Amino acid sequence: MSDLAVRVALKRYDAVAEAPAHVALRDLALTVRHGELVCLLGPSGCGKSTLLNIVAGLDERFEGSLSLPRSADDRPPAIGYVFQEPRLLPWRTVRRNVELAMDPARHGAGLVEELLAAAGLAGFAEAYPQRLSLGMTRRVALVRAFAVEPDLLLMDEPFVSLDAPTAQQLRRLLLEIWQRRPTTVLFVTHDLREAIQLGDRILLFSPPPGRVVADIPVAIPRDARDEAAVEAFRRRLIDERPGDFRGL
Ligand SMILES: Nc1ncnc2c1ncn2[C@@H]1O[C@H](COP(=O)(O)OP(=O)(O)OP(=O)(O)O)[C@@H](O)[C@H]1O
Repeated sequence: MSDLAVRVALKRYDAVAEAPAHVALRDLALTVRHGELVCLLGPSGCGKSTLLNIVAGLDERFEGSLSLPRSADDRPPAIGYVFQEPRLLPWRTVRRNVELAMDPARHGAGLVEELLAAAGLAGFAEAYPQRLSLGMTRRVALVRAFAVEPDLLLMDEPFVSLDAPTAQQLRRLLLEIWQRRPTTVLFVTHDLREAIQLGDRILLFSPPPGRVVADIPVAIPRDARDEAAVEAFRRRLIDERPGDFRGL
């Protein structure tokens, strides 16, 4: 398996009608090693979603290069993408939402059952999204992303606007599934505590135009990342880099 490597010399949105042209990313470079969970942390508008769209192949209009993680059997890499909104199709059941991007030739029938059970959704496979709570719809979105057995998982603030306990449950669920089914993850957030709790490393974005200005290993063993340890690490980072984490 290979690493993810992205270099964006320039990503510019053209002027449209009254809106002027805008440089979203400039001189950005990052690498994520196979199996790493890396958090992209930065203020609103610094280009994090723009970068994820480039990595996902949804936006090819940039100057630079992109090298995606390759699978062992050299098929095109499978990418999972979890958006801020769960984006479930209301006319499909939970199971059929999860199966949406799966390849029947590659994915065994047991995978959906295994993932739904891990997410505490075993009894809801035949339910429609309108019956689910907001937290449950986010769990389905997480299951759907892992169901494609992604070589790369992109997550764009997937737990934003949830109450704190639900967001915390979802972070634990993400880590549980990721540890069971390891893959390379790029996780966007503007919450420093969340980045410390989840990341192997934190890549700090500059204000716009976005680029990576710091690469911070989270030097706390995963099984020791309780609230106190996360808070102590957060304080240390803020003390060491006053200014860099303002508003995060
Ligand atoms: N399609 C577009 N056309 C023009 N400008 C855009 C487009 N998409 C994003 N932008 C602009 O590019 C900049 C970066 O946007 P982006 O959504 O990537 O930032 P972000 O860091 O993900 O922000 P947030 O945390 O608020 O989601 C913003 O100023 C935004 O207005």
